[in-house]
Amino acid sequence: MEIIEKAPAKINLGLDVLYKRDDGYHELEMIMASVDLSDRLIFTPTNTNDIIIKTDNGFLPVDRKNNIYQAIDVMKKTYGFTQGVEVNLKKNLPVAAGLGGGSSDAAAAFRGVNRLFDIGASLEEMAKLSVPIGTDIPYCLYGQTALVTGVGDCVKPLSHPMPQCWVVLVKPKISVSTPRVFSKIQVDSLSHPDIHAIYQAIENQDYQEMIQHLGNSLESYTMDVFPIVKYVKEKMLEFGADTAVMSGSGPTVLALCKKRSRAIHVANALKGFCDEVYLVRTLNR
Ligand SMILES: C[C@](O)(CO)[C@H](O)COP(=O)(O)OP(=O)(O)OC[C@H]1O[C@@H](n2ccc(N)nc2=O)[C@H](O)[C@@H]1O
Ligand SMILES: Nc1ncnc2c1ncn2[C@@H]1O[C@H](COP(=O)(O)OP(=O)(O)OP(=O)(O)O)[C@@H](O)[C@H]1O
Repeated sequence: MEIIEKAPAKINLGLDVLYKRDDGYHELEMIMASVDLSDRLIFTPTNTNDIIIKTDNGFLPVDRKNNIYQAIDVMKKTYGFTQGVEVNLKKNLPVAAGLGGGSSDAAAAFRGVNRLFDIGASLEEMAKLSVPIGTDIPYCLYGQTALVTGVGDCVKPLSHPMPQCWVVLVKPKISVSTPRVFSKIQVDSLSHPDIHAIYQAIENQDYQEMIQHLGNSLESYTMDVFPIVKYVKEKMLEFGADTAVMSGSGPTVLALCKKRSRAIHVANALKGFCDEVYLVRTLNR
């Protein structure tokens, strides 16, 4: 028996950093959605009690450093199953990109072993277990357009998906360390996108209103350190994107386009500047 789970990329339509907490983490307010670009995970039970990870991406760790390993390990310890599992990961998402690839893989691993061994854990239970592994995992478990608060642990799905559109993802050839970004930002000097306005626009299914308000508090820091990120955003707007914003801590920049022809134009134009360009759809959820 084998089980397949998709692990889609997440995008931050809005990311506001409110303040630094006493535990060193940052209190956030975000609007998150998912797009149709996914890793694929295949889960097979084994006769040993080991967690074995195989992947076509030679740069990823396959030991307990991998988020998939940590997710299965905590499920084993919490729900007391001993059977081993082999996971085959087909990696399609860029790594350390701001698209939550490792988090989405971990969420798929929680869902995968929950189904494979018929554990019956709820999304809420798995979300709680997931936070120490990665703060994007609770959102990825729900996988629906959501208002996400706290450190990423409070997920409130919206009653509507983000309005359907085309999304161009462009990842410059640099890796951005999320811990480093959070340790370097000066919270007092950050910009604050209007998260409530994005929320309302989505609930009203008002695309034009939504695109006025996209924003990311972390964008200015990453752009200062890596000017290519700013350049990519400027080029997207110059080639006709309806709007563009950095995702997560970067470096991927996403452009939204209502018209398919416009999105194709933006994607093709950006291929002249970056190798990693993806033209995808929003997921209707
Ligand atoms: C920037 C986002 O991608 C937005 O969606 C996420 O908040 C980051 O999620 P992630 O990559 O899963 O990051 P994690 O592994 O949870 O956190 C990495 C590091 O970022 C910092 N961090 C993370 C989340 C948060 N709310 N405040 C923080 O200060 C912490 O130093 C943490 O050790
Ligand atoms: N399954 C996995 N897929 C990708 N990276 C993983 C995985 N497990 C562990 N990692 C490690 O996590 C680090 C961050 O990778 P990831 O792709 O999750 O970052 P990201 O897209 O920036 O996430 P975020 O948007 O949450 O900041 C990498 O350095 C990688 O070695």
